[in-house]
Order: sequence, then C-alpha cells, then structure tokens
Amino acid sequence: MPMVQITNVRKSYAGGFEALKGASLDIHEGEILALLGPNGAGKTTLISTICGITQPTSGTITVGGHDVVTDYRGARSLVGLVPQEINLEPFERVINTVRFSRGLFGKPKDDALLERVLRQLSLWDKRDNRIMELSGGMKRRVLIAKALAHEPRVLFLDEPTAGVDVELRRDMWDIVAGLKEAGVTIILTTHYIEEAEAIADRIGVINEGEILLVEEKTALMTRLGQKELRIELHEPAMALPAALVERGLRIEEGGHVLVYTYDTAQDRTGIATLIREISDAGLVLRDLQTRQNSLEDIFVGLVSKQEDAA
Ligand SMILES: Nc1ncnc2c1ncn2[C@@H]1O[C@H](COP(=O)(O)OP(=O)(O)OP(=O)(O)O)[C@@H](O)[C@H]1O
Repeated sequence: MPMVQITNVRKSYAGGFEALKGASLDIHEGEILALLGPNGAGKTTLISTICGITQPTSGTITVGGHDVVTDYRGARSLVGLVPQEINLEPFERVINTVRFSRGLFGKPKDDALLERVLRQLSLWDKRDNRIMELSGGMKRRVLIAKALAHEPRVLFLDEPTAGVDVELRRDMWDIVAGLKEAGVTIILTTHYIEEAEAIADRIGVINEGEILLVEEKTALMTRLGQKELRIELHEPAMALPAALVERGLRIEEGGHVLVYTYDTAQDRTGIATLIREISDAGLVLRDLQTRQNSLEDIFVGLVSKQEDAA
C-alpha cells in the first residue's frame, strides 16, 4: 500500500474557487517526491489537505492507511509539516520549542531522540539559544526539528529553500538526503526545477489544481538527454523515402522542417549518414539547428498545453 494515497481530491475554498480539481497521487514509502508548480498551482492546498489542516471538498486521502478526515489523529501522527513561513516564538529556547512540538502530539518525553534530531540538523550547539539569536537558516532548521520531534514517517516541506542563499539551499538538500537515509518519506514543493532535479526520486508537476505528470526523475532525465536536430529545407518535402522514415525522421511545419531525435549519450548519433541520405534523396538543406530538452521545456510545455486547452 502507498504511504500516502490521494484519490480524486477536489478542494473549493469559500467563495467557490476550486484550488484542486481532482488530484490523484500515490506516494511510496521512503521516496523523495518533488511537487513542482508555479505560484497558485495548488501545492500548499494539496499539502494542507494531506496534513488535515483543511478538508477536501471531495475525494479521499489516506496516510499509512488512516483516512485524514475520519481518522485524523491516526493520520496526523504519522505526518510532519515544515511550513513555508517561519512561525517561531522569538524568546523561546530551541530545545523547548522542539520539546513542546513533541508534547503537542501526546508523545512521551524523549530527550535522547530530540538530541539525535538536533544533532542531525547541526542545532545541538544552539539548543539553549533563543530563537531570536539564530540566523534565518538556523530558524529553518528549527522548523524541521519541530516537524521531526514526534517521529513522523512522512515529512512535508513546503518550499524549503524559497528565498535562501545557494549555500543554505545545498545544506537543505543534504539534510533532506540524510532524512531519506533515516527512512523518512519526503514530499517537498518547489518552484525551482534544479531543486527537483537535485534531490527528488520522482517529480510531479502541478498547475491550476491538476497534477499534470508524475514520473521517475531518471526517466525524465533520459528524455532530457535527448536532442533534436531540426533541418530546414529549401523546398518543402511532401513525403520521405522509406529509409529515412525508418531512421525516425519526421516531417513538420508543412514539409519545411525535418526533425530527428537522438540520444546525446550514444557514441554514434547517426547524423552524418542521415545528412548524406537526405541529400541523396534530392532534398536541399537550408539550415540546421539542434535543441536540447530541459526539464524546464517539459514543464513549460505541459503548463502551456493546459492553458491552450482551457
Ligand atoms: N484560504 C483560501 N481561500 C481562498 N482561496 C485560497 C485560499 N488558500 C489558497 N487559495 C487559492 O488557491 C490557489 C492555490 O493556492 P496554493 O497556496 O495552494 O498554491 P501554491 O501552489 O502553494 O502557490 P505558491 O507557490 O504561491 O505557494 C490560489 O489561487 C490561492 O489564491
């Protein structure tokens, strides 16, 4: 069974705005899933419904088999949430903040566990400091420590690196990798494509309340390793000789452009032979272009296709 199962979830806010339009998604135990989407896509809404902060208008969500509405406590105890905003008491000491979070879940006192969590986040030396004495990066780590204090099996990080500097972003990535090693399932939302690329096992793209794609990062990256050669012709070609079709050459733009997709990782791309065969077929080249797919292209392509359809 998936660790988190989201089935056909819709969420309308008061006023009628539909922020989720039938989202379905399975999250597997132990994976890092990055949810990528522009502002207002519905990422925070999705996380909030999973964590039981808001209720879905329809559809079901289970965490570890517990329904987030009918068995809220069972589901919530398995979930840790690191919010986007820093919402800490400035005068409170780090250790007390984290202890308090654990207490909220009705868990027995366990200072050995809190020490492990704080050490993992390089906060142990700061345990007796007041929150106001910490840097912005340390405060973000405290948010993570709070979310881990009750030993959740699933951790949600809402935009963990929005507005942080490059160094802290890398630190966050290391922290997330460490948590995964410790067996925590991690879902993070991000605007940054390179963040999804750097740490996720799977990448989901969400826009306008719909999940447009969920795919293994490695599969996406294979697609990204492909390059396109676009060959502009002097005169449009109406048809291609069978040999060229067999090589995977396609006609586009009313015959003005021939397109060939090849794998950049391969030793032999076949381009030289292809060009020879094209001119043997009597076609005259006018211009050549190559273009590399990026995750950004795939993302922008998906989002604009959805806009066209609307
Ligand atoms: N409490 C609310 N009441 C009404 N509309 C809301 C509420 N919360 C969010 N929305 C709307 O729902 C949509 C999705 O918002 P959400 O915060 O889930 O997006 P997001 O993908 O997390 O965006 P961002 O990347 O900017 O954080 C937005 O259009 C937002 O204005």
